[in-house]
Amino acid sequence: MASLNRCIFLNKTHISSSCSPLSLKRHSESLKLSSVISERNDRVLMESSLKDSVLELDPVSAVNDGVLDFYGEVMAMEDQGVTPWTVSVASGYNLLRNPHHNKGLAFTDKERDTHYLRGLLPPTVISQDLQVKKLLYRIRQYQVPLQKYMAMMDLQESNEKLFYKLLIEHVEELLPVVYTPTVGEACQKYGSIFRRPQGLYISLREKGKILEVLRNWPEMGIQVIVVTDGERILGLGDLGCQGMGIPVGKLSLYSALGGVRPSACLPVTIDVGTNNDKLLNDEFYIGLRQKRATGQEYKELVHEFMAAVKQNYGEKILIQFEDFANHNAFDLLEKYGKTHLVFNDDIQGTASVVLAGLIAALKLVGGTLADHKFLFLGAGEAGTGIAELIALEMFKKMNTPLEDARKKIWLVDSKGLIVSSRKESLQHFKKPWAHEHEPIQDLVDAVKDIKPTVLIGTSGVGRTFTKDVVEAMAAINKKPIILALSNPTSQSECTAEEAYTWTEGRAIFASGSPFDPVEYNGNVFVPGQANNAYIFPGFGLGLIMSGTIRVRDDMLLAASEALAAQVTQENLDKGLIFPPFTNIRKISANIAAKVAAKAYELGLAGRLPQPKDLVKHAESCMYTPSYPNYR
Ligand SMILES: NC(=O)C1=CN([C@@H]2O[C@H](COP(=O)(O)OP(=O)(O)OC[C@H]3O[C@@H](n4cnc5c(N)ncnc54)[C@H](OP(=O)(O)O)[C@@H]3O)[C@@H](O)[C@H]2O)C=CC1
Ligand SMILES: CC(=O)C(=O)O
Ligand SMILES: [Mg+2]
Repeated sequence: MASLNRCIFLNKTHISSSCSPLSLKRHSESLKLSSVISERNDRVLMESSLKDSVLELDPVSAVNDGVLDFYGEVMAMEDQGVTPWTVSVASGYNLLRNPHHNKGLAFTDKERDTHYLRGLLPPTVISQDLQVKKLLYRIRQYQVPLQKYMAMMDLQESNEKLFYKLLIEHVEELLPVVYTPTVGEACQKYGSIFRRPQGLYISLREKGKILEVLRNWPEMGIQVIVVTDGERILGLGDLGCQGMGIPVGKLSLYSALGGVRPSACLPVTIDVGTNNDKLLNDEFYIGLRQKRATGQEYKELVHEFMAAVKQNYGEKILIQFEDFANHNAFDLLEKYGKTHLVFNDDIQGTASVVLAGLIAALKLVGGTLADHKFLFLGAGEAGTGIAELIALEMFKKMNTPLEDARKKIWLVDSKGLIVSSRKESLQHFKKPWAHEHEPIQDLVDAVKDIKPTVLIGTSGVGRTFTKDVVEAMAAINKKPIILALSNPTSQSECTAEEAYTWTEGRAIFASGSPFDPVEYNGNVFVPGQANNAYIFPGFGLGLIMSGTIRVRDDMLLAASEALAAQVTQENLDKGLIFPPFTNIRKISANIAAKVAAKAYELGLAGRLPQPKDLVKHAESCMYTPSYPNYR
């Protein structure tokens, strides 16, 4: 009976266990009883439960011809309460199912002996490199992008280190799988492909208890939260609670591209309902079935969340707002920028990446930023965010007065060119761009009239850079810069092929979602990807490693310059204004270093003293997904 005391059991009222000698041996060393499987609670239990852990065992209950109902599988009914007691021991079967520690077939013979894995794995032992090769082979077998996405998510949930090694080593191939465009389709179908929660869901039902909800998350050392309310998911509109795919995807890039530890990342979706009737009528929809809460109700929930985050994780927690609709995004950034370390990826990250591309492009087209004229289709978060940062760069670097700098930038929204006669009715973030001009309805007329050197699509509407528009750009410019930033691919303002063909191969083109190289007139054109994924991982790393408590525009400018500096002559010769993603960890380290340096310069960094070599320091902070050896 003494040894039986160390055996597992589920519910004293109901289930008991018998223990094999093997399980007795295994569990006798480190068994703890726990009501949850989380590591945090493991730690809490380590401290508190030893004294409680030896609970009295019920007599072994034999049901149905002597079959032992160990997990309540036979006897538990829907109307019977069963406490989900579980054992959390990172060995044996549990070790194989723990994504943070699992190594699959890479467990060595010694590890298999020490950690009770004998027989749980087939005899072969393979390297992590071979596992990567095998996984890549398997993923390539899938023809449907969503299947690839699901295979990657399964891997992330079964073997985290292998997931990251695969993603890092094959980033160009797998970024479109875990990120745009496939993540867009995943969000649209999130309800039907949902298997396990990958982040925290904070809905109106959690009002008043958000702090408790945060404490349900198994990790304590959170450093970055990416949060969405699902209202503007890429260019796909309101996907409600199913927007969760976006924070999950963005945070996997934080780890893969920026080296922030996965356990320090927390994806959050705030669910205040959705105005998407298709989802509300979808039986597989996973969110609240109600129209979106707005006004005070919305604000209060978000405010409770922001306060709880700071209370739980402290002043240095980075909160990245992602894919909020613009009627909330600007206000949230303005409000919480004063009290929290917040960053809006769509407004600020996008601005920083596009500015970097433009700085690099100047080497191809000549002149300074102030010598160019910019026209945007789309005057929301991305459009006005980019516009503002371009103007700021002109002001800071060329001493162009901000008002004059803004006059070089024109925006078109769904009602046409933004001009002063519309000023009264414009949303506040559009007002600085309401210049004196006759109203113009169509983009093509705006191109012909304004004569921009740079055309930027941030409308969220696909195929809006028509042949006429692109040809008009080509008629005005020797090398027209055309950036079709809207995601996913279906919403891109034009395709790479269209951009190159309609400009007779003269366009400098980049898009938000990737396009394959294009052959035109015997030449191969490699389109670049203008996506905030170049910026936010390194930007976030820079904030974290310097212990910064507020984001400043100067940090965004520093990130742009760091990214632009990574564009080589070889890249430019191919018409690329962004470096390839293959070097992204090096790029992120450089961005992080420049952002951190700016934070130190501005006196906003909390980690003192400042490291001498910030690039090396950034690299040394970065998560690497190699397997450790288990003693
Ligand atoms: N590549 C990247 O890194 C990023 C890409 N994006 C993409 O940019 C797109 C827009 O995002 P965001 O700025 O946040 O969205 P917003 O909703 O804030 O802005 C969209 C803007 O486009 C305008 N618009 C909509 N339809 C048309 C149309 N038919 N003609 C002209 N203008 C139109 C809207 O006009 P109105 O104001 O009149 O409604 C609005 O000004 C999305 O597809 C998103 O995926 C966003 C962030 C980063
Ligand atoms: C890339 C991104 O953040 C977006 O499309 O919203
Ligand atoms: Mg976004």
